[in-house]
Amino acid sequence: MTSSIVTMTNVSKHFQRLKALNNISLELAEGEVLGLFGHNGAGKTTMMKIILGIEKTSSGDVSIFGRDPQSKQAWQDRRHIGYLPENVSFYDHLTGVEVLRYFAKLKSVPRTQVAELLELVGLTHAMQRQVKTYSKGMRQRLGLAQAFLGEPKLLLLDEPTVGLDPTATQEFYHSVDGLKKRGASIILCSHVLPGVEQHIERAMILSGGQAIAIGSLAQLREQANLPVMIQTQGINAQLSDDPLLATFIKGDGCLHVQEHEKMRVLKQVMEYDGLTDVSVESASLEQLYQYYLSHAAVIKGKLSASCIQGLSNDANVTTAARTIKRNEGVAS
Ligand SMILES: Nc1ncnc2c1ncn2[C@@H]1O[C@H](COP(=O)(O)OP(=O)(O)OP(=O)(O)O)[C@@H](O)[C@H]1O
Repeated sequence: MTSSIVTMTNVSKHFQRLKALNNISLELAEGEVLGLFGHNGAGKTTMMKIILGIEKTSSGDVSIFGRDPQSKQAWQDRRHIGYLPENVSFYDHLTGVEVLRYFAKLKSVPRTQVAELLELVGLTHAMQRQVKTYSKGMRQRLGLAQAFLGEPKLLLLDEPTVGLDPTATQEFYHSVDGLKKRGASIILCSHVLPGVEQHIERAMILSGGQAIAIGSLAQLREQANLPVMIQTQGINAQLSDDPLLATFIKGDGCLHVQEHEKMRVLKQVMEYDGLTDVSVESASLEQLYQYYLSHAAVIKGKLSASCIQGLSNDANVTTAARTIKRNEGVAS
């Protein structure tokens, strides 16, 4: 059985009258990567700070490695935690290698790791240069090296790919996969959704401090009931004459099919000799994110009734509405 590295139970955080987090519950298992998504001000950084013990909860319980992160004993656990803050800043007059040595000392990590990590993030060539001469991407890479120090068991990464070029982004995810394989638990918070989904086990979507969705992408897809898109090549002219397939054609020329009808439709498509290619695409993380956010807004009455009528599938709206209402019921 996998043990929980992070446990949050009905956690709320208020800043005066502002509810930054409202009844958040989470169990993060060993070796699990959670994607934490949400609009600006949704509460993502606050949640990370609570896990780190930087912020106190207003109510609810938090336990990291089985301990309250605010407790005196929690300092011992901090060397097992890596944190990349959203806005990474360093002592600018120090060189890259000096910065990492400094953090290595703070974390009681052997100095030998410093060179390895600088190599990993592609900064070996610039390690003797003062950080004030670094580009934004180089600072971000140094921030990642700092977060990876000491082979952390828990990594909290706030917007880790901001400022990274495509190659560095790919290398970053490669490192994340490597740490995960070695058992690290990771919370990865990002506004850049494309490319994230194959690296996370579960996603939590925050809106206005509430968790409006949590689950694996398969679970979120099932719950949202968004259509699968089937695109065919070579038989497009025949699709509209087919009594079954014609009912699924939408304006983009693709077949929009609910998951449970996918196989029936695919079998029918395969009957055509002229078929030269077929692609099947499930809802992306970005589409799921948009779906849950817009439905949360519907429930909160931020969208007009006419907007609700304009949504393609009333059954979906109802399902999501029930789900979100249920979540809010737990939260209230
Ligand atoms: N120390 C603080 N004092 C007062 N309000 C705060 C404080 N920290 C955060 N907040 C408020 O709490 C809410 C959540 O902020 P948080 O930084 O957690 O959002 P976020 O999801 O990380 O946003 P972003 O994507 O913009 O970084 C915001 O309304 C923010 O203004």
